[in-house]
Amino acid sequence: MSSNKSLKAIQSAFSNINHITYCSGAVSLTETTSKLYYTTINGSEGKIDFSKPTDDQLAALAGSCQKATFGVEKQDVLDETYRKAGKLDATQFAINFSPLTGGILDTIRDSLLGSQIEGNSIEVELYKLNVYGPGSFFKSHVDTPRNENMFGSLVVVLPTVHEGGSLIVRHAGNEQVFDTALAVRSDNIPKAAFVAFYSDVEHEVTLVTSGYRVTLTYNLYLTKTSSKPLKPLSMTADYIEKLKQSLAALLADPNVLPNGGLLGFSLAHRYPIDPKKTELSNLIECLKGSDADTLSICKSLSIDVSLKAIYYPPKGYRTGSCLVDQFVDFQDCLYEDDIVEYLAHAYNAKVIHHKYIKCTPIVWIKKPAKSNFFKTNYLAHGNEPALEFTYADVCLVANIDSAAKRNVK
Ligand SMILES: O=C(O)CCC(=O)C(=O)O
Ligand SMILES: [Fe+2]
Repeated sequence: MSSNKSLKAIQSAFSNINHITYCSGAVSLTETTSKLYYTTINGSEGKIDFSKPTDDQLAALAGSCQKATFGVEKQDVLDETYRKAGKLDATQFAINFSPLTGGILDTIRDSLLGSQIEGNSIEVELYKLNVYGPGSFFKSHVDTPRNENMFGSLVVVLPTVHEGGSLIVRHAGNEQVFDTALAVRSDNIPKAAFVAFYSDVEHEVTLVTSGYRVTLTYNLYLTKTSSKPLKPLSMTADYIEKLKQSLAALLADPNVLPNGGLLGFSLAHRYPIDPKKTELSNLIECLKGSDADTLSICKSLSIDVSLKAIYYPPKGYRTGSCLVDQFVDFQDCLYEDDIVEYLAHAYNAKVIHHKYIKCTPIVWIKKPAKSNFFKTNYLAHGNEPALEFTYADVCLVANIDSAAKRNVK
């Protein structure tokens, strides 16, 4: 390709980048997050439950609002031909809803921040509550940045029955219309809709033709985390490097797990585990401190690592232990006596200790310390049915290839 052609190609590639400038979604409200408390016009306390707001309650909220202004060159201007809406400042209301609800902040981080988040964190500032009654609107504008760290705005539309009031966002010739009235419509669980966009995105609220549209607005800031970047969590970078090197050296030794096997790391922290509800695969996202560091050290060496439940049979039964990818509900355990045998068959458990079953070799880098020990009951089928307990712990387990596959001799 000539250099001219390759320049054209790269220019075209750059002009075709699909810039993401906003993200949106809906989240369910709960009994806790749906209640708003506010100061009424006469100074008393008002309350609305957004799981079932009545027209009278919404009219009272609208009646307690001041007229919303907007910024023109550092001045707050009231002009109802440009913006017609009511507002409450953040000091005049309280709501348990937060952008952490339903992972809104995670969506913003993933969609709008990407690599900038390294060493930074998102700060969210509740800014205003706005009520758009019939005849209200907000013409096209960009939000006034509060400081240089502000990267965007978040609008949350609370569930009320209304028509109109769509939010239109425009950027670089692209336009997207969010029918937020439709997004909050729900027959059962009340839903709030959200739209977050970069500060340079022009947006407007179309005319509300009936009902009350109630929104919370937030300013989004990117702030340098004062201490070290989020990772590593518990150790110095030098120490992490040392661990990495020693782990690599271990695996470079052909005598270590020559035919492949497992490396085990018991957890340093406790985690809230309900074996009936907790998904082991989700728990990996919540690892704290050195547990998270251990995970990232393994990953950086391309070691396949995951959390496993390690099950031990009850005392007095055959000894043994095995590793399972999930927490087990022993409802249909039909095996007599031997939990390990049952788990190997029914859950494809890796047996690591047993008198009769072939075991997968495991090298414990940190021995099981019962840091997340719990017990689960099951109905044992012995001579007489009896309620027994099996014991379990959680640990990080890495799959290690054979020495030949690791290319070490
Ligand atoms: O309510 C909305 O959807 C957007 C409101 C808005 O743009 C603002 O308050 O600056
Ligand atoms: Fe705005």
